Amino acid sequence: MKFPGHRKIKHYFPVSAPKPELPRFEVDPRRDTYVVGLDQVIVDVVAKVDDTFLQQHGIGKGLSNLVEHDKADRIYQQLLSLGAISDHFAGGTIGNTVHNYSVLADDKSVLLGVMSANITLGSPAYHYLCHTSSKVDLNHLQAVQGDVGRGITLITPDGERTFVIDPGDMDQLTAAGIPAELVTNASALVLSAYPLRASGQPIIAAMQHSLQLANKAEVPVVMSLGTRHLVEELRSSIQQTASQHVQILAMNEQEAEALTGQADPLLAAETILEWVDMVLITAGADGLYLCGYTDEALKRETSHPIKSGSLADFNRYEFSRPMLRRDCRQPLKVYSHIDPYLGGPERIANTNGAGDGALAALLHDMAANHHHRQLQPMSSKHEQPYLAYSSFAQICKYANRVSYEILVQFASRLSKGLPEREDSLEEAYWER
Ligand SMILES: Nc1ncnc2c1ncn2[C@@H]1O[C@H](COP(=O)(O)OP(=O)(O)OP(=O)(O)O)[C@@H](O)[C@H]1O
Ligand SMILES: Nc1nc2c(ncn2[C@@H]2O[C@H](CO)[C@@H](O)[C@H]2O)c(=O)[nH]1
Repeated sequence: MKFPGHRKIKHYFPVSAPKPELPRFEVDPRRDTYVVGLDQVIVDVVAKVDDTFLQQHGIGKGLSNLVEHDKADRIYQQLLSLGAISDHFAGGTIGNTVHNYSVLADDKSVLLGVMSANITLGSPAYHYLCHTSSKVDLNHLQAVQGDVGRGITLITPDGERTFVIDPGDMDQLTAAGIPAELVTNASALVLSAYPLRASGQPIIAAMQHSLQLANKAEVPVVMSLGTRHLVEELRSSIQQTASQHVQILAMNEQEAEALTGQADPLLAAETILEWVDMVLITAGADGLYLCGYTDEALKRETSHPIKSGSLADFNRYEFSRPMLRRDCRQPLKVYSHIDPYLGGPERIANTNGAGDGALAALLHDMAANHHHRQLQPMSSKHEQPYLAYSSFAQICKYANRVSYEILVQFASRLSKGLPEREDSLEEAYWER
């Protein structure tokens, strides 16, 4: 487990203790620190098109359009004949997140989903496996006869991305195949709201089952919302799932507005904190917000400039560490915001997956906390049952930094971790 922050100071985080045995790729739930992701396994097929292509096929721009296999195949064949397909990447919003987590933490994660039983060269399943970190344990994927999902990613000249999702067998994940011990010993269970639109498909029950397992074992559940129209479509079901089963929600500002009716991320966060314990809201060129709870007696005042928006002095206690609301004697809502790292890249290669990257950073910090608590239970860091190792403010910095890394590369998944020590002029970024 790599340490998630404070890169320039010596710390007592036991990261370099020699491993007594040969490393194993398969997660051992009694010994390893890992997060579990449950997702629709999807390969992103990237193609450049113009707007008329979208109109011709009746595809909603900027959305994730779930279509019938025959229609998706017609689109795919047309793109092939036009020579418009540039790449195949492993995708799926949670697949991306656990892959990024494993790259950042240099440690294991588990992906629960489906995989084709018979894989041929060049098939969607083949591309998926080629582009997934070897630290993501794929031993618990369930075999299906058909293909994994295909996410045709249509890029229009304005840089906007539109998905055409051919589900294949991606929704055939069954509850019976969910390995209970893996879920109940995880640092976190992470899933998205996307499977909620697969009504009548086995993945809904698989999702419910894993949520119940995690809730019973008090494993933090993290849910990312996917995309705005999904939230508009499934608002009440998402709200209900969140307040019953989820501790941490992640979304962008449009999804936050669709969920709460509040266009202002701070006001949206204030509402969302009535349902869950922590919320990450990414806001594109406006950076990101991390909001949650701490105990009144444990609050820590920021040394950063105080900010006001729709809430006055909202970041005053952003140096506090996040807690579950129920663990606070006197819960205090804490809000933190950060502008994009270095003001954002000079040239953005791709914004797809920037939010998934930010969430991976938050998961890394949470898993590091879990890991440290196992190794140093008497440490003062664990006098209270904190949700994460770092403060709200520090996690914001880390999440923002990771998003930047995605923005400057073409793919939506990280291909390498962050530098151990930042060499840039902004080296001071990591110092307090
Ligand atoms: N135009 C931009 N300029 C500077 N930084 C940006 C820009 N767009 C995104 N970012 C950075 O990336 C982070 C995440 O971006 P965004 O809010 O677009 O995520 P998202 O819509 O959830 O992405 P996805 O769903 O594709 O993963 C932001 O919090 C910010 O740090
Ligand atoms: N799980 C899931 N991921 C999706 C869906 N639509 C788009 N994505 C993924 O979202 C990612 C970008 O955040 C891409 O890599 C897409 O594969 C969907 O319906 N389900």
